[in-house]
Amino acid sequence: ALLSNIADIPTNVQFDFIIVGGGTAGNVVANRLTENPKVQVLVLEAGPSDDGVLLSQVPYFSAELVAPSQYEWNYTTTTQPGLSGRAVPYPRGHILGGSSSTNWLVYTRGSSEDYDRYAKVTGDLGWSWKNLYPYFKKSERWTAPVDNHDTTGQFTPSVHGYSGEVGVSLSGSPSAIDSQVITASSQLGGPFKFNQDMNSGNEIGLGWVQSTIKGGSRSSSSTAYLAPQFIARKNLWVVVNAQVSRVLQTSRTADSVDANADGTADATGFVPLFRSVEFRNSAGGPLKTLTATREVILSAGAVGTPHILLNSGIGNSNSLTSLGIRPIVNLPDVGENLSDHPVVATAWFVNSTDTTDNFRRGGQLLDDVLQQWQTTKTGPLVNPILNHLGFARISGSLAPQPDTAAGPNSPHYEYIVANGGPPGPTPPTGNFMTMVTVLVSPSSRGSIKLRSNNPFDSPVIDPALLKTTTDKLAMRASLKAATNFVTAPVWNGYIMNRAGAFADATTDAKLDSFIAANTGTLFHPVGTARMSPKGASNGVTDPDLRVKKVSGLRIVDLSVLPFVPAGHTVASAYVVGERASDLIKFFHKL
Ligand SMILES: Cc1cc2nc3c(=O)[nH]c(=O)nc-3n(C[C@H](O)[C@H](O)[C@H](O)COP(=O)(O)OP(=O)(O)OC[C@H]3O[C@@H](n4cnc5c(N)ncnc54)[C@H](O)[C@@H]3O)c2cc1C
Repeated sequence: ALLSNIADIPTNVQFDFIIVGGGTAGNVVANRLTENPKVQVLVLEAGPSDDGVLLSQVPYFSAELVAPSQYEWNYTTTTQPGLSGRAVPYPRGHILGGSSSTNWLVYTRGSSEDYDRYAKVTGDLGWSWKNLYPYFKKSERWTAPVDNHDTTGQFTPSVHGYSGEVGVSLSGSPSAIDSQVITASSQLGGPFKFNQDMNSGNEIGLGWVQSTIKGGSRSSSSTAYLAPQFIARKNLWVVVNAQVSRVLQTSRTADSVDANADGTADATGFVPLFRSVEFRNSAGGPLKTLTATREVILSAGAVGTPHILLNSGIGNSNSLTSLGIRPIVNLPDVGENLSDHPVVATAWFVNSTDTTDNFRRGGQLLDDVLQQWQTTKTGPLVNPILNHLGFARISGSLAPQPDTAAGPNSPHYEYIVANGGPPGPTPPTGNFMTMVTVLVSPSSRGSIKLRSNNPFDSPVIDPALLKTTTDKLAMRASLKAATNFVTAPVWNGYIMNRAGAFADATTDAKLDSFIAANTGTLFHPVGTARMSPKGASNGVTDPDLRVKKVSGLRIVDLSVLPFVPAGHTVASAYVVGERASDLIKFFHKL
């Protein structure tokens, strides 16, 4: 059932699992655990339902949801030294489906070496590419694009899953520059050489974007894993508008003793048991407490999960004490090691009127394409905001030393090509081509910290964008290399002058200033509750995602990844959810 009021949570049900956060990974676990009708699951999601939210459904509108609204946590970072002291918006989905309901739809799995590195640093081969590959397929439902165009050569069928939950599709409406982009790729080669399917584990090269789109609409962890046939399950309760403040230590009864706890026992032979959650209606009101009989699963994301842990006294004991919070478990890595992708957009005027800028300016053209989407689910709004992207390595003397990428076949940067101006307000006149550059293997590390001992205060978010000199230099090298794309002969007579502030960025020093003034986040934070080997004193969870030094508490979201994958992160969130579901079923013999 889907409940919109915490007062409606049934009082006569013993929940085996309470999942905190009905986001990308949380809903995967909710779905998989309730496949067994004997298992009772409660999901507590702070945001509202995604039902009927047009900006979430229409693929081309996906970039609009970063604006402050009820569907957003509306966070801002600390002032960023790497961005000339600016504080930048830090979007996170506050809606059922979490960031998979508000994201920009790009589906990339990253490099196989990203996952092999997780296996290496956790000492658990279960996190290797080879062992996760079946889970990528399990979560995916490859779907034909709505225009049913011939997709031969645009993707590799054997790499995909066809009977999973999340719809993944190529774009369903051609973009006017599609053929030039492919020609430019063959004319230039090198970092732009064609890659038929970057989701094979070998992601280097330029290819056609694959997006979490099905039938011309967004496919999210809510529309997929909580689809009507799943939310109808008698053993699944999903509550929206329910904000969790803390997990609480649960008093032990004979049947609650977790004999398999992996932690340090206290004098009584036990580790602290955390199977209770404290929450309230998101708009305010009295606190409620509920206890799970098996586990509490934190799936509140890379910002929300460490925030809840710290509020609960699980974190760096000294810092907690200084804020007036009673420390219960000393895990200094909670909230640390935040790793995210810095992004900068560049644009050129083009000698064309066939770009998305026209309908983006609103008016009749926008009304027309929206009506087309609403009546037939066709037209330009079925597409994400880009049609092509690619990944490449920085070569030669400019390459980061030591290498920040996960391995020799993993990229340092990503470039995105779009037939129109960058996300954000469209200038009143002109037609554009955009290239976005992303540093996908950064060395900078940031943090999530508490602002006060009020659990409903927003956390202090420092993503450390371009903090290190290595990252600043790598971003400059990446931007230069990516924007070489416009030098392909095919663009002669098409691409005109640089647009906006990028027009003045003609020297290295000016490029650096342009980057500092215009870089933001690509919204991919991970690592704030990172996994480490069983028994290791650092890290926050073991490779089975159980929180160290406690029992009853697991983390299933992207905060567990020790490094950010070199790609957009939603596919990784689905795969973490799928693997975690099997780990939990195995642990509890379900
Ligand atoms: C604007 C934006 C654009 C993006 N674009 C892309 C893209 O194009 N492609 C891509 O692959 N990735 C993209 N990402 C990243 C990707 O969507 C995320 O990495 C991924 O969805 C994270 O999954 P998660 O399960 O870790 O967290 P989330 O999906 O964020 O889920 C966390 C959930 O927990 C809830 N929550 C948090 N705190 C509490 C609390 N105290 N109580 C109750 N509930 C709580 C949140 O409301 C949310 O629903 C984007 C992200 C954003 C924000």
